[in-house]
Amino acid sequence: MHPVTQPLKVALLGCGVVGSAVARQLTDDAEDLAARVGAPLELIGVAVRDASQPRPESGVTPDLFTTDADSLVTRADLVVELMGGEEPARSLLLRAIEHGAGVVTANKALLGTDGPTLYAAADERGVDLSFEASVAGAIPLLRPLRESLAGDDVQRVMGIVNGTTNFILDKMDRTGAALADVLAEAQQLGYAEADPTADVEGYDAQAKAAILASLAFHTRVATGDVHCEGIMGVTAEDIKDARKIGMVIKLLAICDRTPDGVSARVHPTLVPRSHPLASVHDAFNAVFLDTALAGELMFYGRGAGARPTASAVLGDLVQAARHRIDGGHGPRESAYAELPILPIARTHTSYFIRLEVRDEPGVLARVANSFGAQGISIESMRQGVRRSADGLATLQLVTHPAADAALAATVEGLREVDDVHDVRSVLRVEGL
Ligand SMILES: NC(=O)c1ccc[n+]([C@@H]2O[C@H](COP(=O)([O-])OP(=O)(O)OC[C@H]3O[C@@H](n4cnc5c(N)ncnc54)[C@H](O)[C@@H]3O)[C@@H](O)[C@H]2O)c1
Ligand SMILES: N[C@@H](CCO)C(=O)O
Ligand code: NA
Repeated sequence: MHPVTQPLKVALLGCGVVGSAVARQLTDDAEDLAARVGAPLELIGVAVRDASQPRPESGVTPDLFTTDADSLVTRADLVVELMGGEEPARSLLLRAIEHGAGVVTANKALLGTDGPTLYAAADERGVDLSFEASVAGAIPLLRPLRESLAGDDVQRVMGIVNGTTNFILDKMDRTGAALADVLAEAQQLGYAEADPTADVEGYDAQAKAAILASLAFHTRVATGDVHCEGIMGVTAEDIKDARKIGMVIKLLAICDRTPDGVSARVHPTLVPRSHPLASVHDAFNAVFLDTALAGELMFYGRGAGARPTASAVLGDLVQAARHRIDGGHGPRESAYAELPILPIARTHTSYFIRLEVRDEPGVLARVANSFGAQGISIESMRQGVRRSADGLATLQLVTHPAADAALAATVEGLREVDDVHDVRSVLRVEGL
């Protein structure tokens, strides 16, 4: 065991869901943490908006709450940022780094937009900047990418990185319910925020995809570089159709290293029920990596929630604390590859398309021609029963992989075909 040295001063910024759980664990597990670090971790202050509000769940004594985050960060050896949002989190982290503190954050929104600024500051001061909790919560994923796999070449990262939307889609799949009803339940259960926009519009997963792609491919990928479609357009009919063809719909973050550069996207995706991602239920997360040497790797666990997220934060904090004692620091930014970011138009995937067509001779051929004209090959086709009321029938097609631009042109073309009454749904398919 380490000889125990002087306490290390820890400042906590924010005492909400995650902050409270981190503070609680720092108190409850103080002896073990001290033994693992080689010095006690002394909480010297918790920055909050209202210092008079009691927060019994955090176990923090009232005298430690402060509204003066600016001065708190200048007194700490280690700063843990759990306020969220871009400002003042960004300024406070930069100020902490400038004063020589190692910093830990769970703030994907900030890292996705301004990671390089934080990296540069941490690099200049030679301190830790770690953010395991920012992607897939408790799951150790960023440290494996930054350290364990630093000698390998990652080719693909694909996974479920938003718990709220997985809960919603999973519930829709199991019960046949409409999205609006399940969203209300997710809010009642505390999975979705009162304003669930960042989850359901895919922005939360978009920022996480940017972080994952940057680390996986050693190149800068910002949130705005990631193509993003949320789940609001997914209907109970889509889920039912997917089920009929042995698939399930998941919101996936998919980052690919191709010979031409890097692509990163977030969108609702059909995956076969036999695919391991299909059996990720409730609010769980799961991420697959495909690498040159290791082959396939899978990471699974809780991507959200107070205690799971605190687990990742504390792991980072212990590591940064060890560096304060033993010297050194965690990995710097690795963005040497400087790869081009490919637009979504150049992505290749399979597609599921649902059309409403006139059920008459020759229609199938004309539909197939629209695909053929763009060089897209059809993998399977399924026709529903003709409705006597309007003489229309539903056609469900799955294509072989095709360029996004070619598919978009095909859909345009289909809308011009007289026999095609409506293009009801276009969804990407992975894992075939
Ligand atoms: N909740 C999760 O499951 C989860 C999982 C992974 C990552 N995260 C990330 O962790 C961070 C914190 O999330 P949370 O769920 O605990 O949020 P939260 O809203 O519960 O807590 C944030 C706290 O910070 C406080 N705060 C905000 N601005 C402040 C300021 N200027 N000064 C002082 N206090 C301020 C808020 O009042 C609030 O109490 C976010 O970056 C979030 O994205 C959360
Ligand atoms: N809102 C996020 C929290 C974890 O980042 C989710 O649902 O996964
Ligand atoms: Na994680």
